[in-house]
Amino acid sequence: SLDSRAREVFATAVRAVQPDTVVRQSIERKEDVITIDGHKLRLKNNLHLVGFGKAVLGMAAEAERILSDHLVKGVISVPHGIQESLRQHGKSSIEIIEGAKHNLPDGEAQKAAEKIKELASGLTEKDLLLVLISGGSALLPSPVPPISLQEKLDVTRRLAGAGATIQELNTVRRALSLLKGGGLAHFAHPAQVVALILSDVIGDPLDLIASGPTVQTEIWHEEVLSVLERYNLLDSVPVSVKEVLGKPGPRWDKKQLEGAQEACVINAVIGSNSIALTSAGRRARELGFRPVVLSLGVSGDVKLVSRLYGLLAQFACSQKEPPPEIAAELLRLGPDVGVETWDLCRTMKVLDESRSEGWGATCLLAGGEPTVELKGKGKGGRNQELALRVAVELQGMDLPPKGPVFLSGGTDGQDGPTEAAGAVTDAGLCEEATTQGLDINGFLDNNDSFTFFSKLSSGQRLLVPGLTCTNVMDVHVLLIP
Ligand SMILES: Nc1ncnc2c1ncn2[C@@H]1O[C@H](COP(=O)(O)OP(=O)(O)OP(=O)(O)O)[C@@H](O)[C@H]1O
Ligand SMILES: O=C(O)[C@H](O)CO
Repeated sequence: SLDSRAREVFATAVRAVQPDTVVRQSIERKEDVITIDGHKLRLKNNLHLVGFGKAVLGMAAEAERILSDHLVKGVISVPHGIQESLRQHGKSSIEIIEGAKHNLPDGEAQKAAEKIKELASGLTEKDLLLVLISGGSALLPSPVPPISLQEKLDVTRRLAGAGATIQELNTVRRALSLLKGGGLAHFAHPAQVVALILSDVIGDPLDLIASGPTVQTEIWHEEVLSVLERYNLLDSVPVSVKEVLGKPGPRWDKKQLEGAQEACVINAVIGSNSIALTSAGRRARELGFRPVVLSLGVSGDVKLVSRLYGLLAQFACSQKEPPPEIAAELLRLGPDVGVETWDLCRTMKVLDESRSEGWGATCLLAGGEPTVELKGKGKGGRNQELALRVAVELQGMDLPPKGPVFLSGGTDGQDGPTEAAGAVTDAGLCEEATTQGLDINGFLDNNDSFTFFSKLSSGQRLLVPGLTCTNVMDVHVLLIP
């Protein structure tokens, strides 16, 4: 069925960015020489390892499998409750610290950050520091004194609550941290630093993923203050934060700064949404679809994003030339949902060809991270809410009986605070819900998409891969028969 093929395409996307796979592909070892991103590095029992983020446990296990004979010591900071799975790998030189409950920095994460800083600070020019990153700002808190952890947490939580983007959030985090914005690389100087990065930010910006601990970044205090001002937080931030932001000059002392200038750092993105979608596209082709990637940067409110997919489905499924109003609305919508005009035009051209030249079925793929305006108290996530809203958009459109089918899933396997990664929907969903006495609008108003999908047909439309141990944002699949 289309449903199972959509799930298969999603599973392939997730498989392509499994932490062990991406680490294996990124490290080429010949005896005592490793090649990473084109750089040759010699191992002399001088390898140290640190890491932080959701996927780091699997990345570390694979790095240790490949390099254990040269590995001296390691410390990784990982989310609570995911350690069980590494136990099977046997003896390890890597210390694992679980922290950041609910993705918020806490004492445990701070302890991990302190140990990582200590490990990095003790390295010499003979050493090699492998840094494994998959997001993880919350797992590496190291507030600039005199800011306390609680004060830093308070600022980031209020910013996130006010709707700040990850770019804005991490711009502020960088300025208040000793390890972010290149800090970790500074402390590791004069060692050679190699960071392997699994990207969870649109566009893979090195300085923002996990707030760029290995990317030397100039901190502009005016920029940070303007973010705080934008969210009306400037007057209420703690005195310590004002003090740090009021102080011109670098966050490190002079000696550390000299090192920073010469820091020897290689940053390599080894897994991303783009890699996941490329693999998904290949699988879609095997399953009989013509793949087309719409965009890697879908963002904005799920209401607008669902409209985008509804219009694209309508455009693709028109019997004759689609009315020009559809293309016009799509182009108007583009900037609000992070999709470039060029990408929309390219995609519409492919859909046009599929219809007029009989190319057959199409698999439209996209990635990114839309947002939900939380108003209700229900249980749900942005992927499930998007999938539900797309079904509402498709309702009543003049569509072929079997399709299109839409899937939205978080590649980490967890959509918001729910057990599902997302859901699979189609135009028939609304009737199905009505027959089962479920009022879609009621669930949507209460942000209760998980409860809705759990009740609908015994949860058959939910996408439940379990925790996938990786994270490259969300994947959207629209199958057009
Ligand atoms: N009831 C709900 N309905 C819809 N969305 C929700 C609900 N509760 C939380 N969310 C959304 O879930 C997101 C947080 O969940 P999650 O932990 O999956 O995301 P994240 O940490 O931003 O992403 P990542 O998957 O990159 O770690 C937020 O975008 C929030 O708005
Ligand atoms: O931890 C973070 O900063 C986010 O996941 C982005 O990388």
